[in-house]
Amino acid sequence: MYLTEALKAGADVVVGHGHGPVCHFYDDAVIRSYGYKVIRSSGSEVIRSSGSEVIRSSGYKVIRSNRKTVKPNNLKTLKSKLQFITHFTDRYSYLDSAMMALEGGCRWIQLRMKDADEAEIERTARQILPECRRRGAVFIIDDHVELVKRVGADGVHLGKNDMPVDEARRILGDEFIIGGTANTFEDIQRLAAQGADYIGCGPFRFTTTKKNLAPMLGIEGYENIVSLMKTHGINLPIVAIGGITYDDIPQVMATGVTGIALSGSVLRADNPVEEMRKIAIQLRVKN
Ligand SMILES: Cc1ncc(COP(=O)(O)OP(=O)(O)O)c(N)n1
Ligand SMILES: Cc1ncsc1CCOP(=O)(O)O
Ligand SMILES: [Mg+2]
Repeated sequence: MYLTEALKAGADVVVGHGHGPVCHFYDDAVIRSYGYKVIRSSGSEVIRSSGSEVIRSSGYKVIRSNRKTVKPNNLKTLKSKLQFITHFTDRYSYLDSAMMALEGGCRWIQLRMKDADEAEIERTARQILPECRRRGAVFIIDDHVELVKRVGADGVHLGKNDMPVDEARRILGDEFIIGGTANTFEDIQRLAAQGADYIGCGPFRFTTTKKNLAPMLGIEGYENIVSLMKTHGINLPIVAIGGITYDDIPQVMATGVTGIALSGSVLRADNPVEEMRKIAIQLRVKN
C-alpha cells in the first residue's frame, strides 16, 4: 500500500485535506504546495518533488525533498511586508494553509490554532517549522510562549489577554521575535515600552477569522496611528490585520504601515497559492 509506505517515509510527507500525513482525497493545489509534482502516467500516479529519496509502491512514488535549511534573519523579518495567519476551512487544514502560503511566496507564517489543545498545536508546529526553514521563512506561534521555546520557532504573537510582552521577553530573551496586538495608539505606546519587536494593529475591517473583535480602524484609523507614532517618536514595524484582501493593499500600505497580515481572503480564493503569489508580488516580497 502506498499509504503505509508514505507514512513510513516520515511525518514530513503530508498530502491532502486530512490532518494525518497522507490523505487520498487531495487536490493538486495542495499537493504542489507540499513541494510534490503529480505526474499521471499509464494508469499510475507519481507524486514527486525535486529531492532525492524515492519510495515506490503500487505505482506511486514519493520523493522526499532535499532542500537546504535556512534560519531566517529576524531583523529582516521585521521589515517584512507580509505575514500569513494559519486557519482551517472545509477544504484545508491548518497545515495545508501554511504550506499554500509558503508555496505562494509568503515568508512569514504565524501558526494560530485557537480551538486546538497544546499537543495538537505542537504537532502542527513541528510539521510547519522545517518547511519554513527550507524556504528561509520566519515561523512564529500565536499565544504559546513556552511552546515557541520548546519547538525552536522564531517568535510569538501576544494579545491583550495573553502573557505580557515584557514577561515573554524575560523567558525568550532577545533572539526571539515578540509581536503584540494593538487596537489603539495607547496600546502601541504600552507595547513599545514593554519591548515588542512589531505590532499587529487592527482590525482593518470586520472578519470572521477572529472572535470578539475590537472596533474597526479603517484607513483613517491607520493614518491617525501612524501620524501619532511619528509625533511621539515611536519607530516600530506596524502590521495591519483584519479582513484585508488583495484589493485593499495599495490603500492600506499608503497609510504608512510596514506591512499586512492576512488569512481568510487567501483561503477563500479559488486558488489560494495563486492568490498569495499575487499578493506577494504586489508587496514585492523577496524569496
Ligand atoms: C499579526 C497579528 N496581529 C494581531 C493578532 C491578534 O492577536 P490576539 O489579540 O492575541 O488575538 P488571537 O489571535 O490570539 O485571537 C495576531 N494573532 N496576529
Ligand atoms: C488574528 C486576527 N486579529 C485581528 S483580525 C485577525 C484575523 C486575521 O485574519 P483575516 O485576514 O482572515 O481577517
Ligand atoms: Mg492571542
